[in-house]
Amino acid sequence: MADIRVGLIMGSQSDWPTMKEAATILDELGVGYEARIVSAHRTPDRLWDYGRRAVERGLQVIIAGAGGAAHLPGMMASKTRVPVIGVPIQTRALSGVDSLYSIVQMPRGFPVATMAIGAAGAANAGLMAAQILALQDPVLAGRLDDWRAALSASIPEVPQDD
Ligand SMILES: Nc1c(C(=O)O)ncn1[C@@H]1O[C@H](COP(=O)(O)O)[C@@H](O)[C@H]1O
Repeated sequence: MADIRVGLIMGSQSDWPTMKEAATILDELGVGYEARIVSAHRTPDRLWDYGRRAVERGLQVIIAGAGGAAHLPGMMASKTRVPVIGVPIQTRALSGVDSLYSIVQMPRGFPVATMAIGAAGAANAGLMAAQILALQDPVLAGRLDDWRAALSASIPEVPQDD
C-alpha cells in the first residue's frame, strides 16, 4: 500500500459523500491518504492533536472539508504548516456560500487554498493535492499528465444530441 501522504479530513460523517470525490481521485492516481472525521467544534482535542502531529507523521497535504460555520480548514491551517486545501461543503440553508465564506477569508499569515463549493471542489482538491506531490514525484507526475490528457480527449469538439 502507498505511504499516507494526504490527510483527508471532514467535519462530519455527512460530508463523506462529497469528500469521497477527493478520495476517488487519490485512489485513481495511487496517492496514499487517510480519511478522518475531525471537527473544530465537536472534537477540538482531536483537531489539535491531528494538527500537532501532521508534520511528524509525514503528511504533506491536508484536504479539509466542512459545511456551514466551516472553521475546520482554517483552524487546521493555524495548527500546522502542512498546506491545507479547503473544500466548502454544499449546505441546504445557504447553498454552501456560508461554507465558502467561512473558509476563504483567512487572515494574512495562515492561508487555506480554497476550492469551489461541493463535489467538483472536492475532486479538484484531490487533483490539487496530487499536483503538489507531483512536484517531487516523477511517477505521480506521469500519472497526472495521463489523467489530464484522457480528460481532454473525452471532451467532444462538436455538441452532441442526447
Ligand atoms: N463546519 C463543521 C465543523 C468545523 O468546522 O469544525 N465541524 C462540523 N461541521 C459541519 O457541520 C455540518 C453538519 O454536520 P452534521 O450533518 O453532523 O450535523 C457538516 O457539513 C460539518 O462539516
